[in-house]
Amino acid sequence: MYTLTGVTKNYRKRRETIEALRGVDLDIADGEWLVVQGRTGGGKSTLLQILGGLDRPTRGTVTFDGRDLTSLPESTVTRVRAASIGFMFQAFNLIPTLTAAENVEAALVPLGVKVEQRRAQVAGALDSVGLGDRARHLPSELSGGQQQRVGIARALVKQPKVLLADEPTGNLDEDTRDEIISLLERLWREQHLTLVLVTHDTAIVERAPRVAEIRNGCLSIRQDTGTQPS
Ligand SMILES: Nc1ncnc2c1ncn2[C@@H]1O[C@H](COP(=O)(O)OP(=O)(O)OP(=O)(O)O)[C@@H](O)[C@H]1O
Repeated sequence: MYTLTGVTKNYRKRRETIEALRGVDLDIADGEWLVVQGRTGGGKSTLLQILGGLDRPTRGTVTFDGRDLTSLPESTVTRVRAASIGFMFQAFNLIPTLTAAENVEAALVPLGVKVEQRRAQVAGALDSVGLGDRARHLPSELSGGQQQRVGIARALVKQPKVLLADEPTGNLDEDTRDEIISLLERLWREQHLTLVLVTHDTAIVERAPRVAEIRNGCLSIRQDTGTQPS
């Protein structure tokens, strides 16, 4: 799925250069569940942005499904991202004026999916996260856990190959957090997703088959049980 070779990312801030990633080498297999952890400022979000094609490394290559994202034109990367990569965020990032169904549907619009098929896919995605009866609710009419379920449905409605999640349980209480992790684990198995999850949450780290740690921009694998979805 992914091969990262010598990925370095520098940010310029006035005269200073911040080395957010320093020569990261990493393979992520199809259907793998990888957790990335590490102290604040270590480079986790930068890595996720590069995996998602939202940013480009200063040096190094990022191969996704055999294509080098670092050398493709921006318009092609945008197409790859829209079709194959789903994102989840700590703050849910739902559009407050749209209903749950409309928020999920928004992920299909750039793909040119016809209205009727869109509606059917949205209904299926909301059902799969247990929110079939909340389709017409606005985000403000949903609990935090329900909003994150909408976030999952929005990320997965287009049936992406990979789901990239940045602290997806960071805004949730303990019980809700466990529900969301179990839901993600079920969808990962059922949909043969590749899941890359940035988190400080020890409950997620304990359940993940493979755990990487980033310190000062350097990545190392801390745990690898070799478990794949059954
Ligand atoms: N756009 C930017 N411009 C300048 N520096 C940046 C930018 N984005 C990130 N950085 C710096 O790069 C380093 C890595 O940041 P990153 O957000 O990847 O860390 P993180 O591990 O995700 O941190 P956190 O756990 O706090 O979210 C930090 O030192 C940060 O200040």
